[in-house]
Amino acid sequence: MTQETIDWPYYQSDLSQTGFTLLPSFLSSEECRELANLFDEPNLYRKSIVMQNHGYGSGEYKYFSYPLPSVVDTLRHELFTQLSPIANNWNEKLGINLRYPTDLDEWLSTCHAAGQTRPTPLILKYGPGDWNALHQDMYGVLYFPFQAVLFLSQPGQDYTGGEFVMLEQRPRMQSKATVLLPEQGQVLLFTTKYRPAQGTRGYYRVAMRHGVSEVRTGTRVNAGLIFHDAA
Ligand SMILES: O=C(O)CCC(=O)C(=O)O
Ligand SMILES: [Fe+2]
Repeated sequence: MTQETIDWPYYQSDLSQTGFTLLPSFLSSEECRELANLFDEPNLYRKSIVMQNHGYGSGEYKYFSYPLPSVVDTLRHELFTQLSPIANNWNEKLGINLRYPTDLDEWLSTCHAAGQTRPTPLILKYGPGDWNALHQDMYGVLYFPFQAVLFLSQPGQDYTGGEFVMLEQRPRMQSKATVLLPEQGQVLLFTTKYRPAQGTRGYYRVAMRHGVSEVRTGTRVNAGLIFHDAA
C-alpha cells in the first residue's frame, strides 16, 4: 500500500468542493483479495447483518471487532489525518462548533467517553440480486463528516451492476444522483451526512445519502471505513 504518491492537496480540494473524491488505485489486487477473503473468517467480527432482514436492501455485512485487521486500522488512521482539516473547515462553514483533532485515537477517545465505543469499520458482500438502500451511516450523536469505501472487486470481471450511488438532497429542489463504478483497489472518500454548498447568503446544508445498485452477476465485496464509533 503506497499512499505517498497521492496528491493530497488535489483530492482534499476536490472532496471539499463536491462532497466526494475517488483516490487512484493504491491497494494492490493481492491486498484487495486478502481483505475480501477476511469476509469468511469467523472470529474477526462483532456483528453480522443480513440486510433483507432489516429492510436495508439485500446482501450481508459484518462489523469488525477491535483490534481491527492492521490494513484497515492503518488506513483508518492515515485517512483521518488527511480528512480532519476539511472536516473542521466544513464545520466552520456550517456554524458547527465541534473541531476534530488530527489524530484518530484522540477523536475515538471522545467517542468512547460519550458511550460510542463499538467499532464501525465493516465488510460487505453482494451476490446477484443484492443491493444496498440509500442511507447515512450515523451511530450516535457524535459523527465525522467523511467516510471511505475500499473497492475490493473488479467491475466487469468479478461482477456486473453494483454501481455505487450517491444522492444529494438539495433543500427545496430535486435531488442529484452520482453513479460510480470504481476499479478494484480504488478508495472513495465521501460525505457521511451533509456538505456545505455556497448560497447567495452564506453556506447551506446539502444532505447526502449513499447506496449500491443491484448486482446483476458475480460477487462484489467492499470494505467501509467509518471514523466515528457506535453507541
Ligand atoms: O458496498 C458499498 O460500496 C457501500 C458500502 C457502504 O455503504 C459503507 O461502507 O458505508
Ligand atoms: Fe454505508
